[in-house]
Amino acid sequence: MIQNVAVIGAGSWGTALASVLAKNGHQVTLWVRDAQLADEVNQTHRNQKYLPEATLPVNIVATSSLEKAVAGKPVVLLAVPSHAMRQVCQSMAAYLDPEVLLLHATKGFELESLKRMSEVIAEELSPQITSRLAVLTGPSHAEEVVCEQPTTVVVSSESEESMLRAQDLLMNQNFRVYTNPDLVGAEIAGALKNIIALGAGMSDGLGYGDNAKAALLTRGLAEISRLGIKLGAMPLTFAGLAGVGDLIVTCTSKHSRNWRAGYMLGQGKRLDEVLEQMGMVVEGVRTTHAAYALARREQVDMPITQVLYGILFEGKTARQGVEELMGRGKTFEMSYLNPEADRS
Ligand SMILES: NC(=O)C1=CN([C@@H]2O[C@H](COP(=O)(O)OP(=O)(O)OC[C@H]3O[C@@H](n4cnc5c(N)ncnc54)[C@H](OP(=O)(O)O)[C@@H]3O)[C@@H](O)[C@H]2O)C=CC1
Ligand SMILES: O=C(CO)COP(=O)(O)O
Repeated sequence: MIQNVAVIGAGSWGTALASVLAKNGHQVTLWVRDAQLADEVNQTHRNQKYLPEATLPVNIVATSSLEKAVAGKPVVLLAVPSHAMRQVCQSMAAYLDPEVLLLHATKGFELESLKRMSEVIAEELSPQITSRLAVLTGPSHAEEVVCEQPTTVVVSSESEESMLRAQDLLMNQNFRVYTNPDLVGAEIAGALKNIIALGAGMSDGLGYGDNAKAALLTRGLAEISRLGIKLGAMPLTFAGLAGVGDLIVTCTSKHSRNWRAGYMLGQGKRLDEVLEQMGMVVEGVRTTHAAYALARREQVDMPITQVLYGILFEGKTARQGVEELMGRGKTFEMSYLNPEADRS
């Protein structure tokens, strides 16, 4: 069924998802924070700032008014950075349709509270929203999605009906949408893989090879699964698109901002310089901070995350980080077979 959909956030991901929805025939209102960029999108059907290569469908109409974007819309898709989620939900709460289907596509935690995005959304809107809330995640760089390259993603929700509605809205010949009822796992896997992508970029920036990258992906997956499971995720979610799928794409793609930021750090640039040069969200930096705090709170061993925290926030060099990881004591690979030996 054709729907009126509001997409909140016109960065690269919101713009690409607006394009998928519009190509599926839906009438899309795109909320663009900057009024000048909203005018530009309406006049040129391009988003020069975030996806300069793409021509956008004409059934995307941009507005800088959050009220105009969401009022009366049966479906709202949030694609803002994690640090903006609470504020954006507060600002749009008064205008939302009481029966709205809410999707979010954000990969991160709220740093201050260490909460997942769906928890932040429910706190700001209403606890009942969880029956009409779904997360979209999986291996999907905006630059490829917007030019209709084959892509697979996953939607998760506590409500089967919401999950199936989200799948119907988004799925097409080039954008294959799976469902997975493990909302907690889908959100956590999507957020935590960005930490490992920073590490993979650093490894490449230091000039290390494929062995090092494979080690980071594999041991990274082990530690992010360990934290996710402790926080209530289903283990198998980490073997799926939200887990290993997204880990592969973010650790290996030239499009990944997390990989690129890591690469520059590996080459010796300072974090503030790197973030300034990126000019786009690098969720892995805040997520490293959040995961470091969560790992301490939950007493989960996350050696790669701990080392990355040291590099990002405590002045450790990337090379010192590698030495630290490689110099750790002897341990057992399959810690789930012997939790007592769990030192990763
Ligand atoms: N890009 C991708 O391929 C994918 C991204 N994601 C996730 O989607 C989320 C959004 O990322 P993405 O679109 O890539 O980010 P971008 O860096 O491309 O764009 C960021 C967007 O967020 C807006 N923004 C920044 N700060 C605020 C704020 N305080 N309040 C409201 N809006 C704000 C920016 O507006 P302005 O220009 O006015 O600053 C801009 O529209 C992230 O969690 C990311 O991990 C998930 C899958 C794929
Ligand atoms: O999540 C993503 C791809 O699935 C986007 O990753 P980056 O934010 O690193 O570009």
